Amino acid sequence: MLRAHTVEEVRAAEAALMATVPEGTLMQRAAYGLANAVLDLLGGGYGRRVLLLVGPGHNGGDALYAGAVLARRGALVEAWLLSTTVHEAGLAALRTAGGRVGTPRAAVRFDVVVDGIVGIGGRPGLRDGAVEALAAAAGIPVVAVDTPSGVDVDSGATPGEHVEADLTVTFGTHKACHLLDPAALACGAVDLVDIGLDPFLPPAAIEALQPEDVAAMLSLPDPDGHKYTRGVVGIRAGSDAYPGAGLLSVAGAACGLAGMVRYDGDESVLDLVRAAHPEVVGPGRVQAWVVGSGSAAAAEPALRDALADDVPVVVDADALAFADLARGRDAVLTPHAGELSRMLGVDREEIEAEPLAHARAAADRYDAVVLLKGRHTVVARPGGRVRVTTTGTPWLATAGAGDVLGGLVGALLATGLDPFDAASVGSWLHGAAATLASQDGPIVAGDVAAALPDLIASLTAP
Ligand SMILES: NC(=O)C1=CN([C@@H]2O[C@H](COP(=O)(O)OP(=O)(O)OC[C@H]3O[C@@H](n4cnc5c(N)ncnc54)[C@H](OP(=O)(O)O)[C@@H]3O)[C@@H](O)[C@H]2O)[C@@H](O)CC1
Ligand SMILES: [K+]
Repeated sequence: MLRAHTVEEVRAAEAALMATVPEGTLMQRAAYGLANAVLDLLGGGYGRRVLLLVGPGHNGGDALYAGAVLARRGALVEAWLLSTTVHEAGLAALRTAGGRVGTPRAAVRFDVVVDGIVGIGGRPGLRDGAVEALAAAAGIPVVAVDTPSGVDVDSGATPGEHVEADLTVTFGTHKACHLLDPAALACGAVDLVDIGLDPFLPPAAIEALQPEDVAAMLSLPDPDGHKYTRGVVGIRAGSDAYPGAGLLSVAGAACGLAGMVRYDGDESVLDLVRAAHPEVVGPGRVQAWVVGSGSAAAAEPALRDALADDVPVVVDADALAFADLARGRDAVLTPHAGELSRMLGVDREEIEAEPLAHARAAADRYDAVVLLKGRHTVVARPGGRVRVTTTGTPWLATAGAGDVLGGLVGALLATGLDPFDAASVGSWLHGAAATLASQDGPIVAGDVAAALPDLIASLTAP
């Protein structure tokens, strides 16, 4: 499991660890990890030209010590000091190693820029000197130290100017800004350097599932099981006007994880569903319902009926307008930013600017699990625990992909996963299946569903 901690938690853990090691140890560990990442990026040190942007705190200190390591490896290292005070010992180390201090100037030629302006001690936004220095170094690959300077570390928001990194090298644990958009977009690739913080960190409120976590949560068929013990998922989606929504929800549900899929909707849609998925049966008892996509006016009665069965429910698309009915129930609400905007009465732009805060607010408001769709989907449960999905591909922004996701989450609920696990595992699988399906080019939603069995096989292979 990948975990993200708050600045406060990192500081407390750092203090506890520092009490057990000689002074300066952590900064040296961070600096060596950072220098190695830069060497990997540049394919070596000798003759490479490295620019350090150095702010007033320890983040700048990391950059200076890493610059010293790089200078000893033959790199030509220049530091631009963006504050009247900088980490003096780090600066002395850089000078001793042969690095120099320069001044911001246009048309500079460097192979990489190391952003040591601010890290976890920074406030959002950039100050004048930093903006000018970044403009002078525009077009050069950027490695951010710990966090891209200017982002809001704990919320993942980017309310002001900030660095756009190609690689972010962070220390000890991830922070929210590494996982949550829009800040995660500014991180580029993220490398975690182990500095020994783990034993001192508390459980994290924010997680990102990894393949082994997902594999451990998938329930494989018991040798003596039958289709009913494996779970039955029911689909109440699609209509005469929107049959595709029903078909694609069924396609997601029919990934093979549940023992049976039922379709409960318009006869005309059922005929299409049966033609595409002959194994699907009509209405009856289920262990989980998926309600709402393409249902139009039928969404409200469909949701009431589903809730009356007292089984977990995926509340999707048209049914989200009636999400109050699902308050406090075993439910997964699956809005995109536009739908959540209507549910919370908040502008869509505000939701996109802070998906973490709004997914959490919605989970508390509806007392249910909320899956807020996006490039990095956020799954929040009441009380603040969150899982962020980092699988996926831009190709996944395609019509009907949400229907497949709803069906898939329903199937996982039917196998007995709780709503938080079903939503986060479903979202992870959905993104990974899209990546698998898009290896040869563009995809449509049905391709994502079709890739699920191969993906599940690769995850669960002994
Ligand atoms: N924790 C760990 O485990 C380890 C941490 N390590 C490293 O330490 C880093 C944290 O260092 P830190 O605490 O010195 O804070 P840091 O981010 O350098 O900046 C704070 C200073 O910046 C200023 N400032 C604020 N906002 C600003 C802005 N927008 N633009 C410009 N300036 C701004 C503010 O001053 P003021 O606002 O008063 O002017 C303040 O003085 C961490 O990210 C990691 O790299 C590793 O070495 C080892 C393990
Ligand atoms: K930084």
